[in-house]
Amino acid sequence: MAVAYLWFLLFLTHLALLFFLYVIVRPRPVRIPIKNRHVFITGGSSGIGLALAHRAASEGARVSILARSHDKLQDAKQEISLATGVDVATFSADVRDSDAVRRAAEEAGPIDVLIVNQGVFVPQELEKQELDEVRFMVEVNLIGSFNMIKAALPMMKNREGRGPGSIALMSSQAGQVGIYGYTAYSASKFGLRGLAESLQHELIAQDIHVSLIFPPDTNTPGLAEETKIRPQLTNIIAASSGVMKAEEVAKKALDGIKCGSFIIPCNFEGHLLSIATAGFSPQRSFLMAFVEVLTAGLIRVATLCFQWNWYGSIEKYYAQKNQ
Ligand SMILES: NC(=O)C1=CN([C@@H]2O[C@H](COP(=O)(O)OP(=O)(O)OC[C@H]3O[C@@H](n4cnc5c(N)ncnc54)[C@H](OP(=O)(O)O)[C@@H]3O)[C@@H](O)[C@H]2O)C=CC1
Ligand SMILES: CCCCCCCCCCCCCCCC(=O)[C@@H](N)CO
Repeated sequence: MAVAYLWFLLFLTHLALLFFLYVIVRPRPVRIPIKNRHVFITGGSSGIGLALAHRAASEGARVSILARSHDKLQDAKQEISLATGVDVATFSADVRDSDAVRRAAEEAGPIDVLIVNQGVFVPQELEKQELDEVRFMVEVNLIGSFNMIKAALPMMKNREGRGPGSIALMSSQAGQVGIYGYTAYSASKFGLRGLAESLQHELIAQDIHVSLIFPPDTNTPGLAEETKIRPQLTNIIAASSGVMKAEEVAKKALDGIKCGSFIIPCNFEGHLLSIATAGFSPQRSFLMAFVEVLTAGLIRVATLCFQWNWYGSIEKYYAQKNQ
């Protein structure tokens, strides 16, 4: 009898917590439609960006893509047109060139869903990496994202009658946890998180909703290049989260954008990683908030086990190397 009473009390406390979270989670849940809306994707000529452009087009969006290489843009345009019958607008610009990006955004017209996806990655231990390469990653991945958002915002605002808008940033699981060989890359992707958290505060009143996407290794032309030069320890640690197809990541990303999720994980490990690194980020879903609160301690134990395993690999690697 007493045991049954205790269980009931436990159940009630959880119910009360669930209700409390339901009442307080902010920002409020939102739905962001894709059909018949203008989706603008940077880095849309290859890999994850191309898969996103494909998907958005097949869901009935008006799609624009921006990247540097004119030829790759034309190939992407033709590929999407053949597969979906949608005519994608292309813009050739380097995100590091703020004037060029602004001209492209003006020409493209008001954007409903901006997906800032361009990114470069040159893995290397910092000691061996040239500062030029560090700068390259920070400038394309972080400053380039600032340039794109600044260029798109003036025409994204004043949304009356246009429905909610979205700005989604392509981070990486290496933007949630630092990893051997990714000092510069991780720094650029962690930077996006600060940008996104602050930007959501600033834009919520304008009905613009910010998302951060965190894919694991994803099969793309970019990853194929990266694999040629990636340090062995980076390979070992990144393998903790497996490899996804660009189409799978694009589906998760677009589904997350449509329900306005601030954090968008892409695979099972990604869900664990997102709970582990929930920190002070906004959470629109009271159910996810509930999971975060209840599992916080246990998930922390899991992260410490991962670190134990990773430091073990590093120790072993250097012991063998120094033999
Ligand atoms: N593949 C992976 O394993 C993972 C990737 N990511 C992230 O996903 C995003 C896409 O990666 P992925 O699809 O693999 O990359 P790809 O290398 O396959 O494609 C990158 C795209 O970005 C464009 N781009 C690169 N530099 C610039 C620039 N300076 N200005 C404008 N466009 C540029 C490229 O076109 P062009 O070269 O013609 O400019 C291309 O369209 C990146 O942000 C990456 O960090 C995250 C986790 C895992
Ligand atoms: C309880 C917690 C469990 C967590 C599991 C954690 C697994 C972390 C693995 C991180 C992999 C990072 C890959 C980066 C890919 C990338 O961005 C490059 N390919 C460049 O594009």
